[in-house]
Amino acid sequence: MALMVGARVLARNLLRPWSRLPDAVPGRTGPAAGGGDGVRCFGSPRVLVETDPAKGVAVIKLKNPPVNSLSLEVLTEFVISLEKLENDKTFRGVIVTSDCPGIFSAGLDLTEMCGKSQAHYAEYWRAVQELWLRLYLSNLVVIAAINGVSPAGGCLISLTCDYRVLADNPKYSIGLNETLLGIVAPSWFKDTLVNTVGHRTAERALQLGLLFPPAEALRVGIVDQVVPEDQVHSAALSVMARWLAIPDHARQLTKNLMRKPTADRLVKQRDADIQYFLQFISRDSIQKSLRVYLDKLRQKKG
Ligand SMILES: CC/C=C\C/C=C\CCCC/C=C/C(=O)SCCNC(=O)CCNC(=O)[C@H](O)C(C)(C)COP(=O)(O)OP(=O)(O)OC[C@H]1O[C@@H](n2cnc3c(N)ncnc32)[C@H](O)[C@@H]1OP(=O)(O)O
Repeated sequence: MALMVGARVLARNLLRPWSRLPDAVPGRTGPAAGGGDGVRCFGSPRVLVETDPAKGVAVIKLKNPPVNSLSLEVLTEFVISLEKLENDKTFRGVIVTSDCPGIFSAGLDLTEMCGKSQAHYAEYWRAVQELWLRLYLSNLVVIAAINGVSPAGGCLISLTCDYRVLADNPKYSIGLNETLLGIVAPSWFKDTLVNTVGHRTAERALQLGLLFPPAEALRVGIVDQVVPEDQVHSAALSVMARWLAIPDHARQLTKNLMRKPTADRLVKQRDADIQYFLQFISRDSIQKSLRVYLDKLRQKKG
């Protein structure tokens, strides 16, 4: 039942005409992400989309302060924005970045996984799955311009992209640090990392919950390029131009060849994966770990 409610909510959101989204900011024009006139903006307050139709490129900026945590709303709005871009043949590429200074994304929203109902957990996890599937199999060239720290789910978002550019700032570490929270990165998080850095590096990184600073991130291959902070966006645009020089059909079929087997593993057992998540996240010991971790984050200030 819970799963059906979750699916219905997501389906309703996905099918809702864009212009009727409660938070939509349609047709606003703004300064060009890549320079030049004709840039149009749409999206929602938490997921801004700047489009440059002449270049065929869009920029998705996550804006969920203070830390760009991936709440249910962010996940849903992100999927809707992606779908809109995928369905508009004007666009061939998208850059994913952050509008929160110093933070790409703090990952999954811990408050969505702590002290909530089973129905809520199921709805949330289906939304996490949906975003991963959409990003991982996107026909668009997807480039991450990582302009801040990027733990766990934040790292996962960038791992689904075709290429990762990271700003060279020692504070901007990246990795799947779930074990440090006393939780476990699910198998498809693990697969995404293995497909990027190889088995041994992934195993070590996952067990130790490693967060790599830029130079090390580049060395292990969890990012493809490290550039000075003020050049992240221009570097992402240059990389985009190179990837867009390849004929779409050939690149897309090749991407599909590389990624579909991994995605299919989740698609075939989506409901079982949700049930597994429900069992895991509802355990007293896991809820306790999450509460302790959240309390530590909150007390940091005091
Ligand atoms: C099939 C499945 C089977 C098994 C697996 C089952 C289960 C689970 C797997 C789930 C996978 C999980 C993935 C995740 O992404 S978990 C999230 C991991 N994220 C982190 O560890 C990052 C935590 N945050 C930080 O380290 C810092 O906040 C950060 C990002 C470095 C920024 O630091 P700073 O600028 O100093 O900001 P603060 O720490 O003061 O934070 C401000 C404010 O935000 C709150 N907050 C931070 N991170 C999160 C978060 N991820 N979710 C929710 N809220 C967050 C923090 O508590 C502060 O709140 P306050 O109320 O005090 O303002």
